Amino acid sequence: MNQSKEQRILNFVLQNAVRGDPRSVMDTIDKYCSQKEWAMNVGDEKGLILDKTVEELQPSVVLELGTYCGYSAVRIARLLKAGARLLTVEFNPEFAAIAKQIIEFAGVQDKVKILEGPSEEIIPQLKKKYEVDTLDFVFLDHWKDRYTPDTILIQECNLLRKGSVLLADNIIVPGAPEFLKYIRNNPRFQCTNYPSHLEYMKVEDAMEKAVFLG
Ligand SMILES: O=C(NCCc1nnc(-c2ccc3[nH]cnc3c2)[nH]1)c1cc(-c2ccc(F)cc2)cc(O)c1O
Ligand SMILES: [Mg+2]
Repeated sequence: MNQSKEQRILNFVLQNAVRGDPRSVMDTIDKYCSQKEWAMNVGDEKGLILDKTVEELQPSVVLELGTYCGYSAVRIARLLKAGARLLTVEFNPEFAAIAKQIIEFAGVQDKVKILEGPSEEIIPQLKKKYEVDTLDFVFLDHWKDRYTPDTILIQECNLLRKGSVLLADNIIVPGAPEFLKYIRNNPRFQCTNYPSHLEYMKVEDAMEKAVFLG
């Protein structure tokens, strides 16, 4: 059975990155995806915006929606302080299996928990099953038509507190126009747009940051 692209990315990491070194894992994935096969990792340019948001916030509890191969999970986890944790939601079991191996190879597995399943099922379980009180930071990078319903669901489940930050990828490509309308017209959020480029391409993209005002 021929390999998936995600399997080829994993193999390239296992053969070329340095075990226990998150930076080398990120650089190796970026090298493969810019030179060999494009893949939907947040990448290094938008990754820098993600880094700055995490460093500024110093979050204790992070939710990521859309693990994919685990590139952004490694990116986020490497910056988390001792005791802080990242819960990342992945719908596709093949992606989750690849991400688990990449997260472990990078050595950040103690900070990361992969939750397999649809976000609409997992978000309502965060308080009771995953012992979350409130989320300090949410990175939205899953199906773009899920950004709005899941942001509403997160609020309904009382998972945000004053100052919680949402950061959404792919505001331009593939685009999340409904989310943009929702979040920018919602008085409970203070929004900032970060123009950038689609990972590994000269195509314009952007990220949107939204601070919950309580
Ligand atoms: O679809 C994307 N990302 C989503 C993956 C995912 N990984 N996991 C999920 C999940 C996880 C829990 C869920 N619960 C319910 N749906 C769920 C979906 N979704 C995506 C696509 C592109 C892209 C750009 C230009 C193109 F020409 C083609 C593609 C770029 C990006 O940066 C992306 O992030
Ligand atoms: Mg993305």
